[in-house]
Amino acid sequence: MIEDKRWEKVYSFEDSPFIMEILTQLRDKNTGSIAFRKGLVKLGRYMAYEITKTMETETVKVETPLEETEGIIVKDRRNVVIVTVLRAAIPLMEGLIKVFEHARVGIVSAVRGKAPKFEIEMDYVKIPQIKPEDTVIVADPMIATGSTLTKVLEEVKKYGEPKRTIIVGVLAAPEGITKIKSKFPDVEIFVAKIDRELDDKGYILPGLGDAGDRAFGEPLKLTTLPQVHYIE
Ligand SMILES: O=P(O)(O)OC[C@H]1O[C@H](OP(=O)(O)OP(=O)(O)O)[C@H](O)[C@@H]1O
Ligand SMILES: O=c1cc[nH]c(=O)[nH]1
Ligand SMILES: [Mg+2]
Repeated sequence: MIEDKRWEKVYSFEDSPFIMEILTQLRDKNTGSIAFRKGLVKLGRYMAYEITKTMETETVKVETPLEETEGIIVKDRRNVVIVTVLRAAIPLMEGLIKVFEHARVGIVSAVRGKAPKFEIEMDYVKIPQIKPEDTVIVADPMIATGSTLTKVLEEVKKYGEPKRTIIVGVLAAPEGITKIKSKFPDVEIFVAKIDRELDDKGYILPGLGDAGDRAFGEPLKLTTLPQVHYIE
């Protein structure tokens, strides 16, 4: 992993060829939703594995069938809260939880409104109590304007003060990272790659498109259908 010198505690995995290959497949417009979801699960798993390298470990004694020796446990792995931001983080969380299998899980919904305000609607929030020994991992594949994660982090703060708060994503735009960092300087950000910029609709360039739609299909907006009248 590489620390990006533009901010503090912001890391990408551009030095990992395998993570970059999975990202390349996610970017490809010809990748369908099955492979897209699988790619997100894989990224969650491999990024989680990389993040364990930054976690506190403890030396333990272990008895092999032949003799006693020393081993380690990754202590912090046992105290993880994963906060999943609907929809697109669902497959990412599935990957993260393969490494952080003890994790307690919070789920929040966040719908981003249109440019230029990008107001966030957050109707559903279920987050467990956060304890001082916890590492909170907020999972959301896309950090675009940063509006969603800023709102999510404001909410998460109400549930307790953890040891560390980490964002795990796939792609980030510099604008989004700067926004989050200006409000939450101590938050650590781990993404596969930091992309160039945002377009005027708030999409990341070159990006991968709409992560939620690519993973799950485009939702139907009922307001665009003709009104149905029921007669009693
Ligand atoms: O940094 P921001 O500008 O706030 O944008 C990022 C958000 O946009 C996407 O969610 P979206 O609102 O499209 O919901 P979805 O996952 O249900 O598609 C993505 O998963 C992030 O949550
Ligand atoms: O590029 C983007 C920006 C926001 N949300 C996405 O899914 N993709
Ligand atoms: Mg979306």
